[in-house]
Amino acid sequence: MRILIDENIPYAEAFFADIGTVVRFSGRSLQASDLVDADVLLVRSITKVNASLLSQANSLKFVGTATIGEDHIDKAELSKRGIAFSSAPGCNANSVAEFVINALFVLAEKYQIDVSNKKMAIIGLGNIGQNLHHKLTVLGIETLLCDPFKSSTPEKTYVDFEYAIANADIITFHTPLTSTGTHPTHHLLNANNLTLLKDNVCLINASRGEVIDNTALLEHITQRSLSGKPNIKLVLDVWEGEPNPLQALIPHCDLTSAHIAGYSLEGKATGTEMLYKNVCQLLNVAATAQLKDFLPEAAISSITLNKDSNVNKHETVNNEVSKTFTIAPNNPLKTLIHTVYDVRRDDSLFRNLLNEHSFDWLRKNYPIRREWSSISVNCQQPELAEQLSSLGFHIK
Ligand SMILES: NC(=O)C1=CN([C@@H]2O[C@H](COP(=O)(O)OP(=O)(O)OC[C@H]3O[C@@H](n4cnc5c(N)ncnc54)[C@H](O)[C@@H]3O)[C@@H](O)[C@H]2O)C=CC1
Ligand SMILES: O=C(O)C(=O)[C@H](O)COP(=O)(O)O
Repeated sequence: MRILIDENIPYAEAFFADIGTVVRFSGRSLQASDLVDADVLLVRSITKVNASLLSQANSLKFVGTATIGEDHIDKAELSKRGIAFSSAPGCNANSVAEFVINALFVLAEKYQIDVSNKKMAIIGLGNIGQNLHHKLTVLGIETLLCDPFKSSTPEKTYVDFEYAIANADIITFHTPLTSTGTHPTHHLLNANNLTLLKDNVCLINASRGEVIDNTALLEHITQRSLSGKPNIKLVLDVWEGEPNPLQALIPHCDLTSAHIAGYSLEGKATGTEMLYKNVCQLLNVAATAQLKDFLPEAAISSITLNKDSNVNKHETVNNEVSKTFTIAPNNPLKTLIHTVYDVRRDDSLFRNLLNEHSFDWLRKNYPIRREWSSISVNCQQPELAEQLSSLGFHIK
């Protein structure tokens, strides 16, 4: 059994060595001829699996992508050739949701935004959007939910896209990239509707670059600046035309990164495990390997929050009670989250290394990043402990 696996899929040998011979490849240079005699092909988002790539596949039984997005896969072509397919739905949803909260805390601190009285629109309420919605609810942040494929219930109200972007203080995108159907997302945010955004809006894109028309966004930012309006607070993890982002847009961003929102070790490794289980099922072999046996302990695995740390503490400065920010610089939750991982690290790497190296290099050499669940927190305050537990931390 010949198993071709992208070089950036972690733990591939640990999972697949017992099933067959693992052959690694570089995602952008895979050729049709490499697929001769291959039985299984496991890719990431940079490999376009289409008729051309599959043209010499003579024994391929399964194609898997260790990602949530499937826009790089021609599923109709696979089905025509009788090749089974699966993605890894939800594998890195928690990673992306943690990334968004991380970025939000940076913006809140930088601009002293009291997020407790702001509305955050989530565009796309699938695995990521729902996970994020849960975390924001735990944090007490009001949300506007937009997903035309979901219907409102007494507990959950959905709003349309234009309402969401016109009324939200923070907007975050979590849709797939689609260009057909009733609600295509290609250039969902574009020159026609950018004008609806609030003056002080924060915009986050960790879905696909093409969901926002990047040229129109740049033009809009330039126009805003000319008319004396405040800048958009901008977080871009994904870019139109990757791996070649629109360079002129970078200086206008508060936080930049190279499509790594989903790159926690847990997120990537769960993708491998999901594909492993699917391959085992297809081949009718027992799936004996388990991720929990490989995942290392985090570099910092235990932390103590002292008794007097208080999320909503009022500080007295010069006999005046200072303004209370939910995400104040001394907020233990913010400190904790930025101890596990700080999105500003990836912003620095992106700005400093993009020209010297490349977008793909930054992704390939991504430093290990762990999720909140990798840390045990010793917390003496029951209310905060409960909040941390609901966010995914382990409480001692
Ligand atoms: N930056 C990164 O590292 C990562 C990016 N992604 C991207 O995030 C996307 C979302 O991931 P999941 O939540 O797991 O996918 P999902 O398939 O679970 O959810 C997507 C949701 O978007 C909704 N949707 C579709 N068209 C829409 C529209 N026009 N307006 C509003 N909502 C719409 C769908 O109904 C669905 O509920 C992926 O397709 C992928 O492109 C995913 C993982 C990592
Ligand atoms: O899961 C997805 O969808 C993503 O966007 C992945 O996190 C992207 O990772 P790569 O496959 O591009 O390495």
